[in-house]
Amino acid sequence: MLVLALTTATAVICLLVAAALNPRVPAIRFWAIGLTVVVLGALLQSARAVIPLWISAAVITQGYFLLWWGARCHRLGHGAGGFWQVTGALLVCQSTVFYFLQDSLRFSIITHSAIVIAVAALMIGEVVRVRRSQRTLTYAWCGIWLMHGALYFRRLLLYSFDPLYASVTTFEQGEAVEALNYLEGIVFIYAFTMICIMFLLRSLQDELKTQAMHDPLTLLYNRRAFEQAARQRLEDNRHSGEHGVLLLLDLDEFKAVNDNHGHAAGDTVLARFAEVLRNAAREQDLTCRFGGEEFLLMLSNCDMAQARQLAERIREVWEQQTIQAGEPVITSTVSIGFAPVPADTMLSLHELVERADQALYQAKQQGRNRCCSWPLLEADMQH
Ligand SMILES: Nc1nc2c(ncn2[C@@H]2O[C@H](COP(=O)(O)OP(=O)(O)OP(=O)(O)O)[C@@H](O)[C@H]2O)c(=O)[nH]1
Repeated sequence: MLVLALTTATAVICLLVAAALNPRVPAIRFWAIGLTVVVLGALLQSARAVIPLWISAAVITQGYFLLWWGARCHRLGHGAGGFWQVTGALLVCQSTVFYFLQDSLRFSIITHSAIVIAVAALMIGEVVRVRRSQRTLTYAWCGIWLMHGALYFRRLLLYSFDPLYASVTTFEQGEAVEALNYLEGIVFIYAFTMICIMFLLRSLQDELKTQAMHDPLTLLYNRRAFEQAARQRLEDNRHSGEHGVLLLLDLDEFKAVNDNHGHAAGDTVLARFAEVLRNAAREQDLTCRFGGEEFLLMLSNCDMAQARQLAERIREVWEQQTIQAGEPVITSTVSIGFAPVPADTMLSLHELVERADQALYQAKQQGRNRCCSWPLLEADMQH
């Protein structure tokens, strides 16, 4: 018991400190609070002479719920909505159930065990669905929850069918034969805390990586990340034989937007354009803020006719946008130059961008708010 108490206290302190140091990671907060609530429930349970068992059972179950909510946040990568509604409903339901079951200690234990088994299944279900999870950590997580669920399943079976347990009337009678559960409790809490902290480190690492790869204003790839991804794409296209198209997009007279409406309004315009670009791109396309008010879009598996259609669509959608960033509303236009990226091209990314830039220059020369391709078409020249 003493070892279990010490392990639990250390685990709770570790998780609470980790949660306090990382307030932007909701999962660790729920895990820390959840484990604290479970421990609080266990303490209430040990004071059962004065505190009814149905209260401690409800508190422990609520703690498990918080642990599950943490796993949910971990899967989503951010906080999950509806927390207070679910908490309230659950608190009322479980308090009612345990209150009516308090006359039967055996059924309270069976119900509690069934809840823990369900939570174990939910915990596993959440983490195996994390898209960018680390395999070793996922296996470890599933392992400890399987072990925990299995122990409670054993407990559920014992109290349901074993005459020795079926006849218990006081908690002490059952407790005396639950040494295995205490032992597992020590291993479980220790391993659970370690894995939670490793998940936390992992998500911080992912956040740093995302920050290093993306432009903070538009959340598109920054130049460095784009160049890396685009070079890989050129390599892939060479093997798969897929053709692509590179678009260079530049907002027109953007300096005037800044001069007339202020730099903050200019930022809003850039962020909105990035949204338009993101909506136009497919999942396999690469979008990037190339610098200032210049953007790149690398289309995969696409010919020049399709690229022109897409470029025209982006241009038209953007032209019709009205951006509310103070008074009056802002409208803007974009010029687009695009160049083919043949599967067998021996050109470097830099040279391909150069071609798209020549087409963009042509679009600017022609009066802006238009799309031009490389090599320059007669139609573009006459516009
Ligand atoms: N608000 C804001 N402005 C930026 C940012 N980065 C670059 N700019 C501004 O973008 C403007 C680009 O101006 P220019 O290169 O002269 O181009 P332009 O006015 O768009 O003219 P054309 O490209 O010829 O149509 C400059 O005034 C920069 O200060 C940014 O992150 N936020």
